[in-house]
Amino acid sequence: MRDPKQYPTALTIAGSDSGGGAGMQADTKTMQACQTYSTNVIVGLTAQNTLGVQGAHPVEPDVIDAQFASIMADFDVRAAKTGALFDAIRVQTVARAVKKYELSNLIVDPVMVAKGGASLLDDAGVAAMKEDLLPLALLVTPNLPEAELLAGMAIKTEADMVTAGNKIQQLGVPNVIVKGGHGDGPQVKDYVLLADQEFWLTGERIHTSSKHGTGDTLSAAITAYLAQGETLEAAIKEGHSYMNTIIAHPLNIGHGHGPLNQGNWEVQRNEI
Ligand SMILES: Nc1ncnc2c1ncn2[C@@H]1O[C@H](COP(=O)(O)OP(=O)(O)O)[C@@H](O)[C@H]1O
Ligand SMILES: Cc1ncc(COP(=O)(O)OP(=O)(O)O)c(N)n1
Repeated sequence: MRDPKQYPTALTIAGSDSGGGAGMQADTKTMQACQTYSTNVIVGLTAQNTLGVQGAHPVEPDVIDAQFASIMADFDVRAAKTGALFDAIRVQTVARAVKKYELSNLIVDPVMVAKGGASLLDDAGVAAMKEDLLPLALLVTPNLPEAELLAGMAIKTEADMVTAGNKIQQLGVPNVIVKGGHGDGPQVKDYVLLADQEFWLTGERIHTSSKHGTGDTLSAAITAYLAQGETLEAAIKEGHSYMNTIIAHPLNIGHGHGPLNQGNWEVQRNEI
């Protein structure tokens, strides 16, 4: 157990989910559970619950700038992650801030579509992400549909995941995880392509309707461990282990895609 006085600070740059399951709420809960303090730049508000996204309201770029300025004036941000960025203007606003504040430990979770099907990044936003944000990132963590869009190819097999990971790396981001949650079969396999090695992370596929926010949660956990000074490889493996644990202990909340239980995970782990 880390002494809370020793918690490092991380930053999440994301949308708010009023239902509390994904977005900055998932990030903040995850970072706290992984013993890292979370600051937040809110890029947009969603009216959202477990049934879907009822409204999306991006925040003005000057308000995004102001949040960065407040955070960077006070906190020693060791690692950061992005989530829903909505459109090209917000992607570029975030990219400018990443450069200005020299945020080198940056994880991009290229959130495009919520589980219920609502778009959280428009087409121009995808182009801006490829052009302006990915070359600034240390790691990008697409799910299968996001990897298909970023790589410009269909993904049907594990070999396709490898090819897509390599194509995404060529966009200028040195490390890539192609997440396999949207596949099928008894195991979930995530393909990890690092600058100097590649490997697969495998977990039992849990059959549950409580999977809202899984991508946010994985990337936030990796960010938290990076902020603590772990190597990228160790942070990814610890983040994956955290994810495997909490997805096996679902909550029973809402009437649709239910949230994960990011908290109390040491207790959950000991129950496995
Ligand atoms: N049913 C599942 N059982 C176990 N792990 C899962 C399951 N679904 C997703 N995961 C894990 O959760 C993480 C997020 O994966 P994924 O669902 O593909 O991303 P996203 O939420 O961005 O769509 C990955 O590490 C993946 O292996
Ligand atoms: C505000 C907001 N941000 C991100 C998401 C999508 O999060 P993700 O972790 O990809 O989870 P799913 O929605 O796919 O379960 C969101 N819905 N809202």
